Amino acid sequence: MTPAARVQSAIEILDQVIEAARSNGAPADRILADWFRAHRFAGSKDKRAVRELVYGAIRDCGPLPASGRAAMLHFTAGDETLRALFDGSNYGPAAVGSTERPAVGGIAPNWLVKSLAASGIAGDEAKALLGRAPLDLRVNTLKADRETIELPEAGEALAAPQALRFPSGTQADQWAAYRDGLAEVQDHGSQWACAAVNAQPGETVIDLCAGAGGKTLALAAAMDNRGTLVAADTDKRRLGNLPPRAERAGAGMIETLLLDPVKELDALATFHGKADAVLVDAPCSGTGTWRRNPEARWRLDPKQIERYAETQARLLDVAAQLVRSGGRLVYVTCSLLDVEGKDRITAFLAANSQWSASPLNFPLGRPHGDGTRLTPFHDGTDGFFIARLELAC
Ligand SMILES: C[S@@+](CC[C@H](N)C(=O)[O-])C[C@H]1O[C@@H](n2cnc3c(N)ncnc32)[C@H](O)[C@@H]1O
Repeated sequence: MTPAARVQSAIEILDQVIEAARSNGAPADRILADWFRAHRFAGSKDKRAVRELVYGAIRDCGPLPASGRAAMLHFTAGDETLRALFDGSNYGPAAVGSTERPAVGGIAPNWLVKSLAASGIAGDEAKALLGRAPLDLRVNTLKADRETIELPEAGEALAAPQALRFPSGTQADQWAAYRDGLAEVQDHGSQWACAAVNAQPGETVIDLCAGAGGKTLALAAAMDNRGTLVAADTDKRRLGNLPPRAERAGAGMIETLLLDPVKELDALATFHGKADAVLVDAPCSGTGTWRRNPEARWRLDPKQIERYAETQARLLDVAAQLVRSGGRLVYVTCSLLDVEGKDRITAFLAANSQWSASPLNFPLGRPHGDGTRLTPFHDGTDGFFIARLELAC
Protein backbone atom coordinates (compact mmCIF):
# COMPACT_ATOMS: atom_id res chain seq x y z
CA MET A 1 0.00 0.00 0.00
CA THR A 2 1.20 3.54 -0.66
CA PRO A 3 1.38 5.89 2.34
CA ALA A 4 -1.60 7.81 0.89
CA ALA A 5 -3.62 4.59 0.55
CA ARG A 6 -2.92 3.80 4.21
CA VAL A 7 -4.32 7.20 5.21
CA GLN A 8 -7.44 6.66 3.07
CA SER A 9 -7.91 3.18 4.59
CA ALA A 10 -7.63 4.66 8.08
CA ILE A 11 -10.28 7.23 7.13
CA GLU A 12 -12.66 4.48 6.00
CA ILE A 13 -12.05 2.46 9.16
CA LEU A 14 -12.59 5.58 11.29
CA ASP A 15 -15.95 6.11 9.54
CA GLN A 16 -16.95 2.65 10.77
CA VAL A 17 -15.63 3.32 14.29
CA ILE A 18 -17.66 6.55 14.44
CA GLU A 19 -20.82 4.86 13.16
CA ALA A 20 -20.32 2.04 15.69
CA ALA A 21 -19.97 4.58 18.50
CA ARG A 22 -23.31 6.15 17.44
CA SER A 23 -25.14 2.85 17.16
CA ASN A 24 -23.44 0.91 19.97
CA GLY A 25 -21.82 -1.35 17.38
CA ALA A 26 -18.53 -3.26 17.38
CA PRO A 27 -15.45 -1.94 19.22
CA ALA A 28 -12.60 -0.41 17.19
CA ASP A 29 -10.35 -3.45 17.65
CA ARG A 30 -12.94 -5.73 16.04
CA ILE A 31 -13.57 -3.28 13.21
CA LEU A 32 -9.83 -3.20 12.47
CA ALA A 33 -9.54 -7.00 12.62
CA ASP A 34 -12.49 -7.39 10.21
CA TRP A 35 -11.01 -4.80 7.86
CA PHE A 36 -7.64 -6.56 7.79
CA ARG A 37 -9.37 -9.90 7.13
CA ALA A 38 -11.27 -8.39 4.19
CA HIS A 39 -8.16 -6.67 2.73
CA ARG A 40 -5.66 -9.49 2.51
CA PHE A 41 -3.33 -7.43 0.31
CA ALA A 42 -2.37 -5.37 3.39
CA GLY A 43 0.99 -6.63 4.65
CA SER A 44 2.16 -6.50 8.26
CA LYS A 45 3.81 -3.07 7.82
CA ASP A 46 0.61 -1.71 6.25
CA LYS A 47 -1.47 -3.11 9.10
CA ARG A 48 0.79 -1.56 11.71
CA ALA A 49 0.73 1.81 9.95
CA VAL A 50 -3.06 1.81 9.47
CA ARG A 51 -3.62 0.79 13.11
CA GLU A 52 -1.32 3.62 14.30
CA LEU A 53 -3.22 6.14 12.18
CA VAL A 54 -6.63 4.93 13.36
CA TYR A 55 -5.74 4.88 17.05
CA GLY A 56 -3.74 8.10 16.80
CA ALA A 57 -6.80 9.87 15.40
CA ILE A 58 -9.16 8.32 17.97
CA ARG A 59 -6.91 9.43 20.84
CA ASP A 60 -6.52 12.90 19.36
CA CYS A 61 -10.20 13.83 18.93
CA GLY A 62 -12.10 14.76 22.11
CA PRO A 63 -15.76 14.76 21.05
CA LEU A 64 -17.10 12.26 18.50
CA PRO A 65 -15.84 13.49 15.08
CA ALA A 66 -18.34 14.11 12.27
CA SER A 67 -16.44 11.74 9.95
CA GLY A 68 -13.27 9.71 9.58
CA ARG A 69 -11.90 12.34 7.23
CA ALA A 70 -12.52 15.13 9.76
CA ALA A 71 -10.77 13.00 12.42
CA MET A 72 -7.78 12.39 10.15
CA LEU A 73 -7.62 16.08 9.17
CA HIS A 74 -7.34 16.97 12.86
CA PHE A 75 -4.77 14.24 13.53
CA THR A 76 -2.54 15.26 10.60
CA ALA A 77 -2.89 19.04 11.15
CA GLY A 78 0.59 19.48 12.65
CA ASP A 79 2.36 16.90 10.48
CA GLU A 80 3.37 18.21 7.05
CA THR A 81 4.45 14.81 5.72
CA LEU A 82 1.12 13.18 6.54
CA ARG A 83 -0.90 16.21 5.41
CA ALA A 84 0.89 16.18 2.03
CA LEU A 85 -0.65 12.74 1.43
CA PHE A 86 -4.06 14.39 0.95
CA ASP A 87 -3.17 14.79 -2.73
CA GLY A 88 -6.00 13.12 -4.61
CA SER A 89 -3.69 10.37 -5.89
CA ASN A 90 -4.97 6.90 -6.77
CA TYR A 91 -6.39 5.21 -3.60
CA GLY A 92 -5.32 8.22 -1.52
CA PRO A 93 -7.49 10.89 0.16
CA ALA A 94 -8.82 13.82 -1.89
CA ALA A 95 -7.03 17.17 -1.63
CA VAL A 96 -8.14 19.30 1.34
CA GLY A 97 -10.91 21.76 0.41
CA SER A 98 -10.70 25.37 1.61
CA THR A 99 -13.94 25.10 3.64
CA GLU A 100 -13.25 21.70 5.18
CA ARG A 101 -13.33 21.64 8.99
CA PRO A 102 -11.16 19.21 10.96
CA ALA A 103 -12.61 17.48 14.02
CA VAL A 104 -12.14 19.00 17.48
CA GLY A 105 -9.28 17.82 19.71
CA GLY A 106 -9.24 17.27 23.45
CA ILE A 107 -9.61 14.53 26.01
CA ALA A 108 -13.30 13.70 25.69
CA PRO A 109 -16.69 15.29 25.03
CA ASN A 110 -17.09 18.49 27.07
CA TRP A 111 -19.62 17.20 29.58
CA LEU A 112 -17.29 14.30 30.38
CA VAL A 113 -14.22 16.53 30.71
CA LYS A 114 -16.19 18.57 33.26
CA SER A 115 -17.34 15.49 35.19
CA LEU A 116 -13.77 14.19 35.33
CA ALA A 117 -12.46 17.57 36.49
CA ALA A 118 -15.15 17.66 39.20
CA SER A 119 -13.77 14.25 40.30
CA GLY A 120 -10.21 15.64 40.46
CA ILE A 121 -9.04 14.30 37.07
CA ALA A 122 -7.74 17.20 34.95
CA GLY A 123 -4.49 18.35 33.29
CA ASP A 124 -1.83 15.61 33.17
CA GLU A 125 -4.13 13.20 35.03
CA ALA A 126 -6.72 13.55 32.26
CA LYS A 127 -4.17 13.37 29.41
CA ALA A 128 -2.70 10.17 30.80
CA LEU A 129 -6.10 8.47 30.47
CA LEU A 130 -5.36 8.30 26.74
CA GLY A 131 -1.76 7.07 26.93
CA ARG A 132 -0.66 3.63 25.82
CA ALA A 133 -1.00 0.85 28.35
CA PRO A 134 1.92 -1.52 28.88
CA LEU A 135 1.23 -5.24 29.03
CA ASP A 136 1.00 -6.57 32.58
CA LEU A 137 1.01 -10.26 33.44
CA ARG A 138 0.03 -11.97 36.67
CA VAL A 139 1.98 -15.16 37.23
CA ASN A 140 -0.49 -17.87 38.26
CA THR A 141 0.70 -19.30 41.56
CA LEU A 142 -1.42 -22.42 41.01
CA LYS A 143 1.10 -23.39 38.34
CA ALA A 144 4.18 -21.16 38.58
CA ASP A 145 5.96 -18.40 40.43
CA ARG A 146 7.39 -15.04 39.40
CA GLU A 147 10.88 -16.00 40.55
CA THR A 148 11.13 -19.15 38.44
CA ILE A 149 8.75 -18.75 35.47
CA GLU A 150 10.47 -18.97 32.08
CA LEU A 151 9.25 -16.42 29.54
CA PRO A 152 10.65 -15.40 26.12
CA GLU A 153 11.30 -11.87 27.43
CA ALA A 154 12.27 -10.57 30.85
CA GLY A 155 9.56 -8.40 32.41
CA GLU A 156 9.83 -5.68 35.03
CA ALA A 157 8.79 -6.93 38.46
CA LEU A 158 6.07 -4.63 39.86
CA ALA A 159 4.81 -4.05 43.40
CA ALA A 160 2.06 -6.70 43.25
CA PRO A 161 3.69 -10.00 44.27
CA GLN A 162 3.20 -11.82 40.94
CA ALA A 163 3.09 -8.88 38.52
CA LEU A 164 5.44 -8.51 35.54
CA ARG A 165 5.36 -5.59 33.09
CA PHE A 166 6.23 -5.70 29.37
CA PRO A 167 6.19 -3.01 26.70
CA SER A 168 2.92 -2.02 25.09
CA GLY A 169 2.07 -4.35 22.20
CA THR A 170 3.92 -7.40 23.58
CA GLN A 171 2.14 -10.46 22.19
CA ALA A 172 2.16 -12.49 25.38
CA ASP A 173 -0.87 -14.46 24.23
CA GLN A 174 1.48 -16.21 21.77
CA TRP A 175 3.74 -17.47 24.55
CA ALA A 176 3.63 -21.09 25.70
CA ALA A 177 3.52 -19.97 29.36
CA TYR A 178 0.33 -18.02 28.62
CA ARG A 179 -1.26 -20.83 26.61
CA ASP A 180 -0.45 -23.30 29.40
CA GLY A 181 -2.05 -21.10 32.07
CA LEU A 182 1.16 -20.16 33.89
CA ALA A 183 0.40 -16.47 33.46
CA GLU A 184 -2.67 -14.30 32.82
CA VAL A 185 -2.82 -10.86 31.23
CA GLN A 186 -4.01 -8.56 34.03
CA ASP A 187 -3.41 -4.87 34.62
CA HIS A 188 -1.32 -4.13 37.72
CA GLY A 189 -4.17 -2.07 39.22
CA SER A 190 -6.57 -4.94 38.68
CA GLN A 191 -4.15 -7.22 40.56
CA TRP A 192 -4.32 -4.85 43.55
CA ALA A 193 -8.13 -4.83 43.33
CA CYS A 194 -7.99 -8.62 43.80
CA ALA A 195 -5.46 -8.30 46.62
CA ALA A 196 -7.94 -6.00 48.45
CA VAL A 197 -10.26 -9.02 48.87
CA ASN A 198 -7.51 -10.79 50.85
CA ALA A 199 -9.12 -14.12 49.90
CA GLN A 200 -7.79 -17.02 51.97
CA PRO A 201 -7.73 -20.80 51.35
CA GLY A 202 -10.89 -22.44 52.70
CA GLU A 203 -13.03 -19.30 52.65
CA THR A 204 -16.34 -18.69 50.88
CA VAL A 205 -15.86 -15.91 48.35
CA ILE A 206 -18.33 -14.54 45.80
CA ASP A 207 -17.24 -12.60 42.73
CA LEU A 208 -20.60 -10.94 42.06
CA CYS A 209 -19.75 -9.36 38.68
CA ALA A 210 -17.26 -11.93 37.45
CA GLY A 211 -17.58 -11.37 33.69
CA ALA A 212 -15.10 -13.70 31.98
CA GLY A 213 -13.37 -14.19 35.32
CA GLY A 214 -10.20 -12.10 35.11
CA LYS A 215 -10.40 -11.38 38.85
CA THR A 216 -11.95 -14.74 39.77
CA LEU A 217 -8.81 -16.49 38.53
CA ALA A 218 -6.65 -14.30 40.76
CA LEU A 219 -8.93 -15.09 43.72
CA ALA A 220 -8.66 -18.85 43.02
CA ALA A 221 -4.87 -18.54 43.06
CA ALA A 222 -4.97 -16.57 46.35
CA MET A 223 -7.21 -19.31 47.80
CA ASP A 224 -4.85 -22.02 46.54
CA ASN A 225 -7.86 -23.73 44.96
CA ARG A 226 -9.38 -24.49 48.38
CA GLY A 227 -12.77 -23.36 49.69
CA THR A 228 -15.79 -22.05 47.78
CA LEU A 229 -15.43 -19.51 45.01
CA VAL A 230 -18.54 -18.47 43.09
CA ALA A 231 -18.25 -16.49 39.85
CA ALA A 232 -21.62 -14.82 39.21
CA ASP A 233 -22.73 -12.55 36.39
CA THR A 234 -25.86 -11.68 34.41
CA ASP A 235 -24.08 -12.03 31.06
CA LYS A 236 -24.20 -15.62 29.83
CA ARG A 237 -21.69 -15.04 27.03
CA ARG A 238 -19.02 -13.48 29.27
CA LEU A 239 -19.51 -16.05 32.01
CA GLY A 240 -19.27 -18.80 29.38
CA ASN A 241 -15.69 -17.74 28.66
CA LEU A 242 -14.65 -18.52 32.23
CA PRO A 243 -14.67 -22.38 32.39
CA PRO A 244 -12.04 -22.85 29.63
CA ARG A 245 -9.88 -20.11 31.18
CA ALA A 246 -10.25 -21.72 34.62
CA GLU A 247 -9.26 -25.10 33.21
CA ARG A 248 -6.17 -23.63 31.58
CA ALA A 249 -5.27 -21.94 34.88
CA GLY A 250 -5.83 -25.12 36.91
CA ALA A 251 -8.49 -23.30 38.96
CA GLY A 252 -10.85 -26.24 39.43
CA MET A 253 -12.60 -24.71 42.47
CA ILE A 254 -14.62 -22.08 40.58
CA GLU A 255 -18.42 -22.46 40.37
CA THR A 256 -20.16 -20.25 37.80
CA LEU A 257 -23.64 -18.88 38.47
CA LEU A 258 -25.79 -17.04 35.94
CA LEU A 259 -27.86 -14.31 37.59
CA ASP A 260 -31.19 -12.82 36.60
CA PRO A 261 -30.77 -9.02 36.50
CA VAL A 262 -32.75 -7.35 39.33
CA LYS A 263 -33.32 -10.80 40.93
CA GLU A 264 -29.66 -11.55 41.65
CA LEU A 265 -30.35 -12.74 45.19
CA ASP A 266 -32.66 -15.57 44.01
CA ALA A 267 -29.78 -17.59 42.58
CA LEU A 268 -27.54 -16.65 45.52
CA ALA A 269 -30.05 -17.50 48.30
CA THR A 270 -27.87 -20.28 49.78
CA PHE A 271 -25.09 -17.75 50.44
CA HIS A 272 -27.26 -15.25 52.32
CA GLY A 273 -25.16 -14.02 55.28
CA LYS A 274 -22.56 -16.76 54.65
CA ALA A 275 -19.80 -15.29 52.49
CA ASP A 276 -16.47 -14.37 54.06
CA ALA A 277 -15.93 -11.91 51.24
CA VAL A 278 -17.85 -10.53 48.26
CA LEU A 279 -16.16 -8.71 45.40
CA VAL A 280 -18.31 -6.21 43.46
CA ASP A 281 -16.35 -5.36 40.30
CA ALA A 282 -19.23 -3.18 39.25
CA PRO A 283 -20.43 -2.47 35.71
CA CYS A 284 -19.30 1.09 35.01
CA SER A 285 -18.50 3.68 32.35
CA GLY A 286 -14.88 2.46 32.14
CA THR A 287 -13.33 5.95 32.14
CA GLY A 288 -10.21 4.39 33.68
CA THR A 289 -9.67 2.03 30.74
CA TRP A 290 -9.49 4.47 27.82
CA ARG A 291 -5.81 3.59 27.29
CA ARG A 292 -7.07 0.26 25.90
CA ASN A 293 -10.28 1.37 24.15
CA PRO A 294 -10.12 5.14 23.65
CA GLU A 295 -13.26 5.23 21.48
CA ALA A 296 -15.29 4.19 24.54
CA ARG A 297 -15.49 7.87 25.54
CA TRP A 298 -17.58 8.55 22.44
CA ARG A 299 -20.17 6.00 23.53
CA LEU A 300 -21.07 7.53 26.88
CA ASP A 301 -23.83 9.98 27.78
CA PRO A 302 -24.87 11.49 31.12
CA LYS A 303 -28.00 9.31 31.39
CA GLN A 304 -25.87 6.17 31.09
CA ILE A 305 -23.67 7.31 33.96
CA GLU A 306 -26.81 7.81 36.08
CA ARG A 307 -27.98 4.30 35.20
CA TYR A 308 -24.57 2.85 36.11
CA ALA A 309 -24.69 4.64 39.47
CA GLU A 310 -28.15 3.17 40.18
CA THR A 311 -26.99 -0.35 39.32
CA GLN A 312 -23.84 0.10 41.40
CA ALA A 313 -25.88 1.19 44.44
CA ARG A 314 -28.20 -1.79 44.00
CA LEU A 315 -25.32 -4.27 43.62
CA LEU A 316 -23.73 -2.93 46.80
CA ASP A 317 -27.01 -3.70 48.62
CA VAL A 318 -27.15 -7.18 47.07
CA ALA A 319 -23.54 -7.91 48.05
CA ALA A 320 -24.08 -6.66 51.62
CA GLN A 321 -26.80 -9.27 52.15
CA LEU A 322 -24.42 -12.08 51.24
CA VAL A 323 -21.64 -11.21 53.70
CA ARG A 324 -21.44 -12.92 57.13
CA SER A 325 -20.92 -10.94 60.34
CA GLY A 326 -17.31 -9.79 60.42
CA GLY A 327 -16.95 -10.43 56.68
CA ARG A 328 -15.82 -8.04 53.97
CA LEU A 329 -17.11 -6.42 50.81
CA VAL A 330 -14.73 -5.03 48.21
CA TYR A 331 -16.15 -2.52 45.75
CA VAL A 332 -14.20 -1.80 42.56
CA THR A 333 -14.87 0.35 39.50
CA CYS A 334 -12.56 1.02 36.59
CA SER A 335 -14.07 4.50 36.38
CA LEU A 336 -12.59 7.68 37.84
CA LEU A 337 -15.93 9.49 38.07
CA ASP A 338 -16.80 10.01 41.73
CA VAL A 339 -20.47 9.32 41.11
CA GLU A 340 -19.46 5.71 40.30
CA GLY A 341 -16.87 5.35 43.07
CA LYS A 342 -16.35 7.54 46.09
CA ASP A 343 -19.96 8.80 46.20
CA ARG A 344 -21.42 5.27 46.04
CA ILE A 345 -19.44 4.21 49.10
CA THR A 346 -20.24 7.42 51.02
CA ALA A 347 -23.95 6.83 50.37
CA PHE A 348 -23.72 3.13 51.28
CA LEU A 349 -21.94 3.80 54.57
CA ALA A 350 -24.40 6.58 55.45
CA ALA A 351 -27.31 4.16 55.01
CA ASN A 352 -25.66 1.11 56.66
CA SER A 353 -24.22 1.95 60.07
CA GLN A 354 -23.10 -1.66 60.77
CA TRP A 355 -20.55 -1.34 57.95
CA SER A 356 -17.24 0.55 58.08
CA ALA A 357 -14.42 1.26 55.64
CA SER A 358 -11.20 -0.66 56.14
CA PRO A 359 -7.98 1.04 54.91
CA LEU A 360 -6.11 -0.67 52.09
CA ASN A 361 -2.51 0.37 52.71
CA PHE A 362 -1.38 -0.37 49.17
CA PRO A 363 2.16 0.63 48.12
CA LEU A 364 0.57 2.65 45.32
CA GLY A 365 -2.56 4.76 44.83
CA ARG A 366 -3.96 7.57 46.96
CA PRO A 367 -6.73 7.70 49.52
CA HIS A 368 -9.93 8.96 47.91
CA GLY A 369 -13.02 9.27 50.10
CA ASP A 370 -13.43 5.96 51.93
CA GLY A 371 -11.36 4.09 49.38
CA THR A 372 -8.23 4.22 47.24
CA ARG A 373 -7.77 5.70 43.78
CA LEU A 374 -5.29 4.40 41.21
CA THR A 375 -4.67 6.40 38.02
CA PRO A 376 -2.58 5.97 34.86
CA PHE A 377 -0.68 9.20 35.59
CA HIS A 378 0.09 8.59 39.27
CA ASP A 379 0.36 4.80 39.33
CA GLY A 380 0.93 3.62 35.75
CA THR A 381 -2.18 1.42 36.04
CA ASP A 382 -5.66 1.63 34.58
CA GLY A 383 -7.85 4.01 36.58
CA PHE A 384 -9.59 2.37 39.55
CA PHE A 385 -11.55 3.23 42.65
CA ILE A 386 -11.28 0.45 45.24
CA ALA A 387 -12.96 0.35 48.66
CA ARG A 388 -12.94 -2.42 51.26
CA LEU A 389 -15.78 -2.46 53.77
CA GLU A 390 -16.26 -4.64 56.85
CA LEU A 391 -19.46 -5.78 58.50
CA ALA A 392 -19.45 -5.51 62.28
CA CYS A 393 -19.50 -8.84 64.19
C1 LIG B 1 -16.34 -4.56 35.13
S1 LIG B 1 -17.14 -5.90 34.44
C2 LIG B 1 -16.44 -7.26 35.31
C3 LIG B 1 -15.07 -7.65 34.87
C4 LIG B 1 -14.54 -8.89 35.54
N1 LIG B 1 -14.72 -8.90 36.97
C5 LIG B 1 -13.07 -9.11 35.23
O1 LIG B 1 -12.22 -8.91 36.11
O2 LIG B 1 -12.77 -9.47 34.09
C6 LIG B 1 -18.73 -5.79 35.15
C7 LIG B 1 -19.60 -7.03 34.97
O3 LIG B 1 -20.83 -6.81 35.67
C8 LIG B 1 -21.80 -7.59 35.03
N2 LIG B 1 -23.13 -7.16 35.50
C9 LIG B 1 -23.93 -6.18 35.03
N3 LIG B 1 -25.07 -6.11 35.75
C10 LIG B 1 -24.98 -7.07 36.69
C11 LIG B 1 -25.84 -7.51 37.74
N4 LIG B 1 -27.03 -6.94 37.94
N5 LIG B 1 -25.44 -8.53 38.53
C12 LIG B 1 -24.22 -9.12 38.34
N6 LIG B 1 -23.37 -8.75 37.35
C13 LIG B 1 -23.74 -7.74 36.55
C14 LIG B 1 -21.50 -7.36 33.56
O4 LIG B 1 -22.07 -8.37 32.77
C15 LIG B 1 -19.97 -7.36 33.54
O5 LIG B 1 -19.48 -8.63 33.22
